[in-house]
Amino acid sequence: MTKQHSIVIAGGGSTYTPEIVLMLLDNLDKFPIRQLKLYDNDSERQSTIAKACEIIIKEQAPHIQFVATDNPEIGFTDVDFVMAHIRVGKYEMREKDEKLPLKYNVIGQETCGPGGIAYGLRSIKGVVEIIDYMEMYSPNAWMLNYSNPASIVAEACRELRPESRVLNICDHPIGLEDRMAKMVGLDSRKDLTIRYYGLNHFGWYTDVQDKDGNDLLPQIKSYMAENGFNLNAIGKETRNSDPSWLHTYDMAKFVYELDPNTIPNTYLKYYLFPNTEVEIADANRTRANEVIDGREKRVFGECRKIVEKGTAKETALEIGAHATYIVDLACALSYNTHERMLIMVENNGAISNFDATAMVEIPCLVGSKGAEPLSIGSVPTFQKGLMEQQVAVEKLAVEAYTEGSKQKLYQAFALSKTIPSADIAKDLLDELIEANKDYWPTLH
Ligand SMILES: NC(=O)c1ccc[n+]([C@@H]2O[C@H](COP(=O)([O-])OP(=O)(O)OC[C@H]3O[C@@H](n4cnc5c(N)ncnc54)[C@H](O)[C@@H]3O)[C@@H](O)[C@H]2O)c1
Ligand SMILES: O=P(O)(O)OC[C@H]1O[C@H](O[C@H]2[C@H](O)[C@@H](O)[C@@H](O)O[C@@H]2CO)[C@H](O)[C@@H](O)[C@@H]1O
Ligand SMILES: [Mn+2]
Repeated sequence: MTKQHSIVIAGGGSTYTPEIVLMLLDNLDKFPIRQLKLYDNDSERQSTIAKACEIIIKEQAPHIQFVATDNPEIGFTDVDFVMAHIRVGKYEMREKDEKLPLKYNVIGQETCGPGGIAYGLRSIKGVVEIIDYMEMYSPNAWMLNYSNPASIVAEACRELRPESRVLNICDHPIGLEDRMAKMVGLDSRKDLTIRYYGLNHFGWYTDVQDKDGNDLLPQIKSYMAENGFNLNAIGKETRNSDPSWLHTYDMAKFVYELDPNTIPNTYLKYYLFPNTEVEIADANRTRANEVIDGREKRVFGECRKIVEKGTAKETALEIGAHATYIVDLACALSYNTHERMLIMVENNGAISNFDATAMVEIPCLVGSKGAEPLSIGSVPTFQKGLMEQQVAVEKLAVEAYTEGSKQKLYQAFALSKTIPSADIAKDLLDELIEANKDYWPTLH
């Protein structure tokens, strides 16, 4: 009989939980489930999502045992997969990550620059705690981790839990791949085979082919040169794209100009055009506010509606690309499919002229033993230079956390390409230490 899986979603109160639940329900034929649990350390936040998910599951798959808990033993016992997307400090702290740097004319961003480092030092403890719960209560399980900032979290996993069955992943490349597919008239990322390398939110596509092996890069490049990743020119921009994301897709055109041989990840704009990003930012209303007023209101509002009506039959909640990727990954692990997927793994020679201990985001074959990286070869000087600087920042941030070293965090800030000088790094660091005092380890 086909294996019936048991899953816990850690960070059950996340805005992404309903779409992952809907996606899992949509795939029961290929990925059967017997038990689905939500775990969160904020049971009040989780309860709104959990009550709605319970109704959705009762309507679509009543055989699935549903559990929502803030008790780690209940949450992590008897599971095959931990799907984790926690946000330590929630949107309240994201707002500070984004707004405090802007006071110094430095970019304020969830995963890049000083805001990303601040978030990293909050996330490490929460993510490691979840790994430990998994290993204590379900030692054979896999943790599929979306919790950000994924680059710093991945480095912390490598450093602190090197033997653990954790795969750190990001949904951004698949969103970009869907966009590239549309540029060439294909339906989805699944119609493409890609080569890509870099760090998380810091990488480049070097090859994009269709399933017959035709080279799609020339067509994608000429589209990128005019439009970046914005799909308005072909009438395919999604209705859900907020203005800030549209600006990001537009900016990709200028990032692309720096190396017209590759297609860049959009997050590189924060490192290559920090002045433009600071100029257009509104220090009183950042992306955190857009998300609080947008996705969070929408998802929690829909969940409340489901609970009031007692049915999810007419819900506006939808499955997104974010959910498809994590479910594909669970299938690859469970059924040993060797599907080719981008995963954050220890470099270990895959990029031949780059730090063997760096956590890089590269194509891997995923099977029941985990992720087997493909060989990338050597990367050009431009990318290598940027990656070496950025990986050093990420490693210093993790060392600052493990050693409680303010000095190393100061070095991480001063080294970040997003911070123009060490005196700014010092003042900003002091503000962030104060803002994060309930979350960071004590730094000496
Ligand atoms: N890797 C990626 O590409 C990717 C894509 C999208 C979202 N994300 C990440 O997913 C996470 C969730 O995003 P969101 O916008 O839905 O956030 P959210 O604030 O809506 O949800 C996060 C949940 O995590 C819970 N949480 C915080 N600390 C916890 C802990 N120690 N243990 C258990 N639960 C804890 C919170 O209570 C909250 O309910 C974030 O880290 C976000 O950056 C990553
Ligand atoms: O500002 P947010 O919270 O909306 O998004 C931040 C996240 O952005 C990326 O995820 C995108 C994804 O790339 C896109 O395809 C679509 O699914 O929307 C997601 C955001 O909602 C990024 O990969 C994440 O790491 C960020 O957390
Ligand atoms: Mn990401």
